[in-house]
Amino acid sequence: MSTPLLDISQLSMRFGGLLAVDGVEFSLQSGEIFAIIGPNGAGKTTVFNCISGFYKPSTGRIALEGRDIAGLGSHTVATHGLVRTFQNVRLFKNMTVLENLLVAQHRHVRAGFLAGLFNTAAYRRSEQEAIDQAVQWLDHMGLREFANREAGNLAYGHQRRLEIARCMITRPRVLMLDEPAAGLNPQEKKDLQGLIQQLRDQHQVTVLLIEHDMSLVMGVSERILVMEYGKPIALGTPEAIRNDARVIKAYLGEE
Ligand SMILES: Nc1ncnc2c1ncn2[C@@H]1O[C@H](COP(=O)(O)OP(=O)(O)OP(=O)(O)O)[C@@H](O)[C@H]1O
Repeated sequence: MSTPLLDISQLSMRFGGLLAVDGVEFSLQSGEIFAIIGPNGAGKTTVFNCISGFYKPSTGRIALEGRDIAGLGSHTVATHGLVRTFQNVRLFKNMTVLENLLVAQHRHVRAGFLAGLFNTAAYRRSEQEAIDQAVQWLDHMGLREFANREAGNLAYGHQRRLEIARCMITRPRVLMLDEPAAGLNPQEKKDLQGLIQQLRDQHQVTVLLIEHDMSLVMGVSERILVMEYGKPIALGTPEAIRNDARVIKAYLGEE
């Protein structure tokens, strides 16, 4: 197997007396779709927060293409190509849909502050490129007709798609989705599965997701890590996870 794109080893996170994450290890191959599941409070979101730079782990190594990114902070981690969505959608709700995608690109716009101040040709060109990119992603996500609407006024399912577009427009290596199916109706969940596969196939992004919806998890993931009480208890294909006695007892048995 080739060198993993993302390699997590001996990850632990302590909150006072609580060991919320305890010795989690897994690695992602480039282009893989990988899910983390487990009962409420198992530590999934805490793992996400450590990987995406929101928390500095108590111990452990998080290597992206061999470089340790643990504790670097979310903005720096994003510049290294690892971006995420949130359990509760986070958008600039008072900005339009299009503006949300323009803001997301600011670090990609090549012309600098002075060029902007003097409205140079280079600045106008890079601004136009950013608009073109945004429109392409709106088309891709079926959101073009809402371009000038305030993001906060979109239907929930559309807000979720916009949040994914806002991540994708930065051309990430790793896209982390925190419960992307939460609040979606059955048709939207089905569409989401197709979208995740399409993003991987057409944009070569590696996908790491946390999800409670078993049909989405089993349908889209190539490998699954199961956590319970902060610890990894199983890692394998959907088929292996479905038949793992410990997993059935810890998690699927609850359903
Ligand atoms: N910032 C924090 N400070 C203190 N305790 C925390 C903090 N964040 C999470 N915890 C605790 O760590 C444990 C793991 O929480 P976490 O949110 O990671 O679980 P989860 O698997 O994502 O759960 P869910 O599926 O409900 O989102 C829980 O007991 C939680 O109360």
